Amino acid sequence: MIHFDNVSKVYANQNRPALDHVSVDVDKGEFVFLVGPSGSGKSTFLRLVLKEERPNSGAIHVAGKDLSRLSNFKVPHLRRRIGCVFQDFRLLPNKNVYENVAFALEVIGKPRRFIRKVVPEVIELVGLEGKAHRMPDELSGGEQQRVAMARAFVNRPMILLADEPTGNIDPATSIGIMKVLDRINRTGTTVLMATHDAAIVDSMRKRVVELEDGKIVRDQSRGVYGQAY
Ligand SMILES: Nc1ncnc2c1ncn2[C@@H]1O[C@H](COP(=O)(O)OP(=O)(O)OP(=O)(O)O)[C@@H](O)[C@H]1O
Repeated sequence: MIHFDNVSKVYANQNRPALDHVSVDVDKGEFVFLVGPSGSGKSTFLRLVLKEERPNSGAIHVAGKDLSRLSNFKVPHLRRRIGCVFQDFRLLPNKNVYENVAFALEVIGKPRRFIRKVVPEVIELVGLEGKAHRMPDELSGGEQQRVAMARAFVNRPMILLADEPTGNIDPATSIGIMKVLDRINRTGTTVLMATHDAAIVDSMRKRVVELEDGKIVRDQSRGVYGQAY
């Protein structure tokens, strides 16, 4: 589903590569934690999957597509098939829960009838039934992240990228967030999560890919977080 072959990325004005000859395969339906110290290249990896950045060398395939051959006008189509969740939720503050989730479908032109059917289903999947009419500022951080996950998942993406999704959430609430990510993963969506959250990684026992200075230094199935960063 995600295939990196000897990928290196050096940002302009940087002499050190953000990713240094990275090769990794993530299969359809896998759940992978991306760990490593700050600046080790985790976000760069996620940005390359979305084609927000281009590698300086190496090849990247996402869902069978060679990203170097994907023309610019096809990039939005790729991104539609990849849901994203971030540390800071990024909800639309003037839209309620329902509208935030529905908006993700409206912008890609889905019919109203379809939207009215699937949005409540996904709101229930993330555990927010009964809160569809709340505004983001009437929700806890954990609830806001559930809305963000519903919005990322409502279009049934092949891949869900999560960049520090529990970074702004207390440990008890984070467990609920991870249950939702696990539920999404069980529908067949490949989940790739960059994190510094050792407790979460240790409790889930999923595959762990560890980066250090842009290099993969560990790739372990049913892994743990490893040393403290
Ligand atoms: N847009 C950019 N321009 C220049 N350098 C960048 C840019 N984005 C990241 N970098 C550099 O690339 C390296 C990897 O950064 P990246 O954000 O991928 O790390 P990270 O592992 O996600 O870190 P964190 O855990 O702090 O989010 C760092 O040295 C960083 O300073």
